[in-house]
Amino acid sequence: MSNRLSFESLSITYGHGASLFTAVENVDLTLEAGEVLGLVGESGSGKSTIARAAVGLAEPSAGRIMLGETEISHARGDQLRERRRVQMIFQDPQSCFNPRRTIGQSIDEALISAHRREGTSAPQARARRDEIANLLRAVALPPETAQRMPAQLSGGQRQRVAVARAISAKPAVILADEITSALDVSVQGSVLNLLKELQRELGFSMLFISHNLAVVRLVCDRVAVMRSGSLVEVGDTLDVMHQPQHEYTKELIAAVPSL
Ligand SMILES: Nc1ncnc2c1ncn2[C@@H]1O[C@H](COP(=O)(O)OP(=O)(O)OP(=O)(O)O)[C@@H](O)[C@H]1O
Repeated sequence: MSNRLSFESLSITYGHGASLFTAVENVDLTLEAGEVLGLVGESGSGKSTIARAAVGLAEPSAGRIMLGETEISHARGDQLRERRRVQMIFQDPQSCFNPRRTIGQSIDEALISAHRREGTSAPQARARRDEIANLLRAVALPPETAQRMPAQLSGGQRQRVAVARAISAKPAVILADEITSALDVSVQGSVLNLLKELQRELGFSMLFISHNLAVVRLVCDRVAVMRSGSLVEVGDTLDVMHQPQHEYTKELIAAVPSL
C-alpha cells in the first residue's frame, strides 16, 4: 500500500456549454510518500478543486489521479475503498459534523467505515469507545469530549476532532485545505504542530493548501504554486521561497515582507 498520490495531466471543468469553465488545466503533481507538500496560489487558482477531485468531490475531465499504482479518479469497487485512504480536512470544521450527533458518534462512524473498508469486522462497542478515547487523546482533547455536541466545542477543538476523525481512517494521505484559516491566531499554531507531529508519527503524506506562506514555510517540505488552474512552479520550500523562478511566485513572496 502506497502513500504516494499523483495527479497526472489532470484537468477539471465546471459547468457546460457557454458556461464551461476550466478550473484546473493539465496539472502534473506528485505528493511523495511521507512528505508534506504545500499548495499555494491566488484565490480561485484551483487548489481546492485538485484536492476535492482526489476524494471524489470533483470529477476530472481529463487525466487521472493515482494512489500508488491504483487509479482513484472515477473510482468503483476496490478502487473506491482505496480512495477512502485519502482523507480531507476542510477549512470550516463546523460544516463537517452532523450537529445532532455527539463527537463520539461521529468518530465511531468513521471507525466503523474504516473497518468495513479493510474488510475486517469492527470491534465491539466497548473497544471502539477505548479507541475513540485514544484518538481524542492523540489530538490533545480529554476523552469526555466524546459526549459533547459539535456546537459545544470551540473552532480549534472542532478542528482537532476533525483531525482525530481523519486519522481514525488510518489514512495514506491527508488533504488539509486551509485548515487553520478559520481559527483564532492563538490556536492556529497548536493545531498545525499537532498535525505535523501526527504526520511524523503515522507517516501519512499531506497536501497542505494555504494562503499563509509563513505557515507553509514552517510546515512543508516542498511547495507547488498554482495560477489560474495551472501549476507554475514546484520545488523544495526553501528554494522556492528564497529563489523563486517564476514571476508570479516572486510577486506572491514579495507580498509577504516578513518572509
Ligand atoms: N462547484 C463549482 N461550480 C462552478 N465553479 C466552481 C465550483 N467550484 C469552484 N469553482 C470555480 O473554480 C475555480 C477554482 O476554485 P477553487 O476553489 O479550486 O480555488 P482555490 O484556489 O482553492 O481558491 P481559494 O483559495 O479561494 O479557496 C474558481 O474560479 C471557482 O469559482
